[in-house]
Amino acid sequence: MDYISTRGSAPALGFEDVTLAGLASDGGLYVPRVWPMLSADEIAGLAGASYVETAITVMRPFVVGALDDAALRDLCTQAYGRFNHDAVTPLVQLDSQNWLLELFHGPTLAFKDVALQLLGLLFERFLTNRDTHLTVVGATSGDTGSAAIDALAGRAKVDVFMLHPAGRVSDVQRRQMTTVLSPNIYNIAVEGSFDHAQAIVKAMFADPETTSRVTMSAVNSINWARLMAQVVYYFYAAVRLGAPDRKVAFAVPTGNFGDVFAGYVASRMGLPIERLIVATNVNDILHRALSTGDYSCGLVTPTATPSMDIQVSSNFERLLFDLSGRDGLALAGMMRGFEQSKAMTIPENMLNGARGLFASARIDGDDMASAMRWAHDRAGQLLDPHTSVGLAAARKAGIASDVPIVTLATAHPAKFRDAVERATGFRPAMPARLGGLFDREERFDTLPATLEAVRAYVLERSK
Ligand SMILES: Cc1ncc(COP(=O)(O)O)c(C=O)c1O
Ligand SMILES: N[C@@H](CCOP(=O)(O)O)C(=O)O
Repeated sequence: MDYISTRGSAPALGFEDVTLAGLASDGGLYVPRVWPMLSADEIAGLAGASYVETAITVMRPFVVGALDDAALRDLCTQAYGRFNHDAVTPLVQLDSQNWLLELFHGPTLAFKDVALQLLGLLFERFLTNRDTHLTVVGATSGDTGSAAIDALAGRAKVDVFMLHPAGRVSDVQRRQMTTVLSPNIYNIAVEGSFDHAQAIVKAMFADPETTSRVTMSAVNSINWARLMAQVVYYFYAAVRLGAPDRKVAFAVPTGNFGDVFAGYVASRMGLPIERLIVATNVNDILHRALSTGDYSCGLVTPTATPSMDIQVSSNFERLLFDLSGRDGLALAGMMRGFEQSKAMTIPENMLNGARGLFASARIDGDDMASAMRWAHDRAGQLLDPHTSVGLAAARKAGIASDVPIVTLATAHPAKFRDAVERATGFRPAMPARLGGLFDREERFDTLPATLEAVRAYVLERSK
């Protein structure tokens, strides 16, 4: 399998190089040259398979040429052995139609662990025989940061510089990052929003002063390997609910469009999906884009779902690439225009390509809180606010009542205990995994949200 850039001019790479590269050199994102397909029989054959066996079947076509089955099994066994649930990503039923797919049983209690535990091991494996030291620069609205830090702390040949928006992550999220004192981990609070942090990361990939001095890589979902690992749980859940003979809908709380794009990949691979419901908070650029074609940024409004307080969703570019008929050079022109004006109108013919599969909803704070209370009262489940945004969207999507809807439960409620308590009156207990978090020393630096400030900081410290 080789990978091509959404902007059409970076060299095609194999899986190993794509994993280490992160972003393509033309500023685009890597995608497989073709979408591999699983037949209905192969999907049916996943019934009863363990998470690791499912992962091997789903990821095998993407890693051809870089990993054989034995290597993939070894990495997945290690990665998912760190999860606190035998099913890795268990399904929980809420009512006759609604299910939760709990993705938060990993070390940092958010869905990011599913991909980042594997990515940490992939980095280690691919770096073993190379004389390369990676400088990972990442942006987080809270969860990617802690998952990446857990996966990479103490690993040889990698330094991690993680940018989070100062004051805009929950106290638990911040401490999960800043109390890890390994010498290869650097936490930076930038004085701006997540979008500023993400823009700085992308600018560093395009900055010759940086790239001539360090080998950069990415842990954000711009890195293809992140998304690949997330495709697995769509198959795992759908098969348990009757796929391929029965269609399933998924409701996905969305920020950077990574998680829901993984659902799109599952659909391209042959998984029968009724609808992918893109759930946004009031920072609703993706809902506007999918429903009216208006892909224009406003100011970011801080909400009780900080991990979704995003305007510029990196992975939307991957969908636009397919909707454009995979015309990378044309998309490069569109993306350059968007980067300058922060606005784009998606042509109707492109939008039509998305309408059969995607639905979307904008969920405000009241809708989010009432979905959280519904899950608690109806099924005794305490949900985190992001999951509640997904559930609220699931319940208003108008999906036929015989189609199961799986809401992706993207974080443990304890990560957002103030918001959960405000909505339900119940304060989630801190899981043992977070024990002592508030007693540990924190270490981070605060920087202005500029390329110059972050570049100087990174270059001074990277090996
Ligand atoms: C808890 C939680 N839910 C949902 C999202 C949105 O996911 P994505 O950015 O892949 O759309 C994030 C951040 O990525 C998150 O941390
Ligand atoms: N919500 C995310 C934002 C970064 O998303 P990513 O999936 O591209 O890493 C976070 O938790 O940091």
